[in-house]
Amino acid sequence: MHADIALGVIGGTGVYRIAGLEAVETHLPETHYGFPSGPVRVGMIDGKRVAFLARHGEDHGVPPHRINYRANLAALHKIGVTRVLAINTVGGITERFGPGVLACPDQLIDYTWGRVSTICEEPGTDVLHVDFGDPYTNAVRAQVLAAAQRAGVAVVDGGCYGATQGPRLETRAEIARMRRDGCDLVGMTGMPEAGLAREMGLQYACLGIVANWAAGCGDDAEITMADVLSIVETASSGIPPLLRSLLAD
Ligand SMILES: CSC[C@H]1O[C@H](OP(=O)(O)O)[C@H](O)[C@@H]1O
Ligand code: HPA
Repeated sequence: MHADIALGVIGGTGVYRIAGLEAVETHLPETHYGFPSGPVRVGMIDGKRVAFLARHGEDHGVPPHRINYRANLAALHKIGVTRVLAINTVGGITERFGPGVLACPDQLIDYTWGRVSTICEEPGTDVLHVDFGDPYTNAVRAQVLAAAQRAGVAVVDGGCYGATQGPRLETRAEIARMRRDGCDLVGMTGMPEAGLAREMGLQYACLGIVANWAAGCGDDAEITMADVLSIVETASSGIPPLLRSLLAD
């Protein structure tokens, strides 16, 4: 009989493993929605079981609009995960969210289209109207922020994540509109992931890694994947101590 899984981590762009998490089990569960993007690696961090799944696959083969978000979350759920920390690489729109910042947003706006965004698709399934006023689980946000503080890792509390369709980056006009709408961060995977997590009853919070200024914000530099990955590599050094602190709680 296994101990419970204390945390499920979904890694985004540039985060394909967690330093210090030595995987001892690998699961590739078939779910009601099909297979996840790749294997779920389960290992120990300071005596606690942690599951890790690379959202785009470990070789980053799945673009944001083609991710089977339902299968990813259902796979975590199936192996016993109840609390999820989603790591999302994002662009920064407003001043507090420059490259290198870690952030734990508290709101989001969904600009995606054409994605399967609910588990009540098939005839015969219950129609769900989940409360989504606070799209992230407040208790998990509080745990993440407290853990970061204890670990001495700077994490900005709050902010609004705007989820775009991608895979292309946004135009300056699109980002200007998102700023007017109240978005602080932009990424391509925050939805439907957060909404599905709520429908599945998973506790869920986002840790955003700001990799670049969004189009027309900050400097006017071209956004390149090489720069994004380099910033993510540096900024994600705060993640292992944050996780150890979160799991020690
Ligand atoms: C310029 S990188 C864009 C890519 O990175 C983000 O992925 P994730 O949210 O999984 O970390 C963004 O959503 C895009 O998929
Ligand atoms: O500027 C961006 N836009 C959308 N998604 C992103 N993920 C990292 N940076 C960005």
